[in-house]
Amino acid sequence: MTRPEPHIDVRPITVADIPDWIRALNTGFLRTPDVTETEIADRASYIDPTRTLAAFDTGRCVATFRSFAQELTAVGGTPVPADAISNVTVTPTHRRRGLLTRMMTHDLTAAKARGDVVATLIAAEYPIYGRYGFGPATWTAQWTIDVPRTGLDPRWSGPDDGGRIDLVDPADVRKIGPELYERVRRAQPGAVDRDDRWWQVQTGALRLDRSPWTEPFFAVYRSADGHVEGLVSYTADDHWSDGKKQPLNTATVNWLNTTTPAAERNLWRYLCSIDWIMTVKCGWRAPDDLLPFFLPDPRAAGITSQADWLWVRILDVVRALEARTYDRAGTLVLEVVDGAGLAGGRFRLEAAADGSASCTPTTATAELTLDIADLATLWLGDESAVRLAALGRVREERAGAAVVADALLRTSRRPWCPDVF
Ligand SMILES: CC(=O)SCCNC(=O)CCNC(=O)[C@H](O)C(C)(C)COP(=O)(O)OP(=O)(O)OC[C@H]1O[C@@H](n2cnc3c(N)ncnc32)[C@H](O)[C@@H]1OP(=O)(O)O
Repeated sequence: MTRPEPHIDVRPITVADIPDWIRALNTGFLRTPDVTETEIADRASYIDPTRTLAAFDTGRCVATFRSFAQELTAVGGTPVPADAISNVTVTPTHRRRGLLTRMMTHDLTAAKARGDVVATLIAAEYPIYGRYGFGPATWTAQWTIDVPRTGLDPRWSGPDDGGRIDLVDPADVRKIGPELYERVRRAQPGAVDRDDRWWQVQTGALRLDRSPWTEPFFAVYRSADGHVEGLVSYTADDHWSDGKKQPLNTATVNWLNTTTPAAERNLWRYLCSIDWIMTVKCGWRAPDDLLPFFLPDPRAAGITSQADWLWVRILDVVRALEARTYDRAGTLVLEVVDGAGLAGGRFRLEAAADGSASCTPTTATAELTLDIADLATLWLGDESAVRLAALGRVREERAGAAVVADALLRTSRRPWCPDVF
């Protein structure tokens, strides 16, 4: 049960606190708590102490929390400023005393004051963040491909559409990857930006103590006119049946990012064509990924996991709803309930035929009442208001309002966040 403990100091850290903060972070994530000089130098190079929170009890760091500036792509491709939250831990001796609530309140209040449109995070466990106004806004799925079952022609030796696939080295990935991914994420609702450090870690230019570096293979797909349209990072194991009779190797995709279905099809085809590879593990994909349907027998790709992924907390309803596009014209009056008092109110959403919308505070009668967390779940277009009404999570004040909400908010493809942060 939560009890107030004013003697526990919750505050932004100073540079001198970084080693203690890392030790508490490791403890909260059940990693060995030891802290190396390399880790201190690495963390100090990118964390912003003013946005890195900690709780201290009699001088010992017992909770951690960090946020950073991020861009999240809204439906239609406009990036909105997001308060990305990560590294949330409370030491087991201090759990359920309200420390997360204190750190979250501090951070969300600052994000609202800064003008961020949303806050984002990847939730370790489902029950943690709904109480703070976060709703699951994108989902993810993992497939495992049984290569011999795919029905693909084993004689394939490369793209048959004029494009080509080449293996490239880490330095090449640092050159072509960031520009490719900028195009990917701007076309993908739910995607977030990647910084330079992300590419350095993924290509071994920056090596972390806790994740020993194994160089993956990188393959790039270029279209017939020479444009880079896709890049995949994957590893392979070395596994054979008894007596070396048959190779049973598995290729594991770290990430595969493409700007066209042709690149997507050819890179999956390539992975399924590598001699010795009998299984392809596809990594974290969109829940409606095209992957199974690139295979003559889609049943060769079995879903091995499916889960909520990016959680969103709307901090500014007007800017969030005006940032995205709409497939049809329509009007809806929403009563948005926000227990934390950060973003609630009654709003009139008016979508125009050109895809733009205006959202204005109103005193008109509400047609749909919903919590700020459920608005986040609907905002990126993934969930259905009709389904949430059936679950009792949104309330129709006018019959049929949930159907109107679906017509306005739902999208033909599901949103997807390719990254974890
Ligand atoms: C974005 C990320 O970094 S995700 C990583 C999150 N971190 C972890 O999972 C590491 C292990 N867990 C922890 O460190 C902690 O348990 C935390 C951070 C999840 C929660 O911290 P606490 O300080 O215990 O949370 P706090 O006391 O503020 O709890 C607030 C409320 O949430 C509830 N709650 C907190 N964590 C959980 C949970 N894992 N499951 C269910 N309910 C929870 C509490 O019971 C409390 O409910 P109440 O208001 O009805 O009393």
